[in-house]
Amino acid sequence: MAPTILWEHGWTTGQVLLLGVLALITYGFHPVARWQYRHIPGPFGWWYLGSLVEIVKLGQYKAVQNWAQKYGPVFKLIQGSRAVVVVEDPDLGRLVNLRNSERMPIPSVMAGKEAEFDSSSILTSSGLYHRSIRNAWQPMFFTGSLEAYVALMNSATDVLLHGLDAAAQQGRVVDIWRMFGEMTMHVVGTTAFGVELHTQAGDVARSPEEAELGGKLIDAAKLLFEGTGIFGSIWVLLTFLFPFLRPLTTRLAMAYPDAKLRELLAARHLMIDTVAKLIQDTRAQQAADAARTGHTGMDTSGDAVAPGQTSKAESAGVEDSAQKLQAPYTRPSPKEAAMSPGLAWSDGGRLMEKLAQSAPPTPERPHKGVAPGSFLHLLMRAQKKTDGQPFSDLELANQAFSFLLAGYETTASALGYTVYCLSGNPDKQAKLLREIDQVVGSRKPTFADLDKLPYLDAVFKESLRLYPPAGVTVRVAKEDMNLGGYHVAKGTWLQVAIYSMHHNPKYWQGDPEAFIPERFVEGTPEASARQTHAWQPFGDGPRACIGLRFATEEAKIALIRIYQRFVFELAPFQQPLQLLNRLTISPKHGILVTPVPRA
Ligand code: HEM
Repeated sequence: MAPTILWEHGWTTGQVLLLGVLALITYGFHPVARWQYRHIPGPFGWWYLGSLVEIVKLGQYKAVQNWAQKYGPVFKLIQGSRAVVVVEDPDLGRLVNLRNSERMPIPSVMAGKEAEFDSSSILTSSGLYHRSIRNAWQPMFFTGSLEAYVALMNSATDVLLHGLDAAAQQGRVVDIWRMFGEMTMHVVGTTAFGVELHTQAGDVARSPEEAELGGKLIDAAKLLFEGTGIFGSIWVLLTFLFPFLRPLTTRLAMAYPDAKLRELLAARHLMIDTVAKLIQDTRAQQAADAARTGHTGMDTSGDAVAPGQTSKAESAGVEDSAQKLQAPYTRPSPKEAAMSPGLAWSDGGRLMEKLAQSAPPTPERPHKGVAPGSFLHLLMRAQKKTDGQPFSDLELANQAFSFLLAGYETTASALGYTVYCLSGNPDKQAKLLREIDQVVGSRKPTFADLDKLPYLDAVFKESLRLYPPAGVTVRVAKEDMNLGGYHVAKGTWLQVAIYSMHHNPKYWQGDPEAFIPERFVEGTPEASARQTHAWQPFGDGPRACIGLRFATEEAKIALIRIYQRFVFELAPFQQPLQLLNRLTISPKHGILVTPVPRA
């Protein structure tokens, strides 16, 4: 339109083209973002790339720490075409996290069904819809539920110990981070699906089907962590740097996905298909029960049905509904199916089916589908606040997917970092061993034990301080705010610099790089010097980590059990630990240790 007007006013094609090129060059300097936030200091940012160069070179956690040292507790970055205001101050961080309940979006090129799937995630949704999801999740983290997970967490640790035993006997070096990853996947997978998922390599109880599914789920989760956002597909990077091209790049991305995007989609679909299969089995089972008995304990939406009543399932005539309900996600087009040769997207459903066939019924899980008490079972019975309706299958699939993603790598990394810190600090390790020996001895820990180990609590917190798996929390300003004297407009993208705050000598007495669990032991001088709110590994406010207690319980049980039996020698050349900052901060080359049996 605009160029036509120019032509009408006598401009030549050459002049219009020159104007276009000049506009593109100017746009690359982010004039709007710079002008709007000119009062806030921060790195100038490269042409088009903004602050990305430093983030890619150093990792976001380190780049943000460097900038905080240079510009102070409030500064701005240029990310994509937008400015992001970063705070590195405990009180301002709290203000940002408490006041704002919407997260900054993760760069993505997903469209259509894929975008619809993403929009139902607890991690990325907002407003009332997010609150209804969070409410539905909440009972999984009530004290009674947490107490019930102790048995599973102990049995998952049994398998880990088995693997460590074998390595100790052979004097073998193991990547304990990877082993923790398999263990946490075992725990979150089993909790989410209500099907015991034997994802750990050394598990003698696992069948070939479980080995295959477990291995693929872990590979898929790893790919999702490493490939989501700008570090994944080139299409995502292009959309991020040139947001005005978004309608074009998203379409091209879906039509011509590059290898990274294909991997990412395959990983997503593997997980989605696994969940879809479970839901499908559950619905089919419920429909079969309904046909046999005249009524069920639950209708197809998962609602309880009183004896003698007709369930919604029956009245809707949904006996054959399972196939139809799942069709959008279990039937890839031939093109889609061909996109992912490594991780075929129907593998999840296929492997789940094989698993169901190979596993005999048990009292806890008398037939195929979602087991009572599992996360999926809970959600199938929940209603959304937005419309009072049950969650759709797509929404349910996303919840299980998000549960796996949020709960798998974070906890594995936290555990790995704790072993790393203790191995490098034998005096602190000795103190922990004494506490474990005195309070728990050689038996399996109970839920009640977990509150009686203050030094273990401190060790875990201090490891999370030095190595927080999430380097920043992100928000969108709900209204105009004053941050440390700087005016920030509604809609501004905000970040709280957790890693940097955790390492700032202003907030931590003595050397902030030193591992000193006493900072978290009440009554010690180190603890009294601690700045409240400077420790934020689980975020804060309405979007704080919902799995905090679950993760802490799981980690403490695993730590008690492994330190009852072993100490660990760090393989050489790992200090300082190299980190990789993608979606989370993880150890770049794993954590390599030799387990040494305790005397
Ligand atoms: C040590 C392990 C973990 C760490 C360090 C961690 C850290 C975090 C952080 C920093 C956030 C963002 C908070 C914010 O924006 O204020 C978060 C959100 C979340 N975490 Fe965790 N997490 C861990 C384990 C878990 C586990 C085990 C689960 C589930 C089983 C889980 C589920 C979630 C969910 C669902 C959210 C999004 C909450 C929302 O947006 O309402 N996390 N986590």
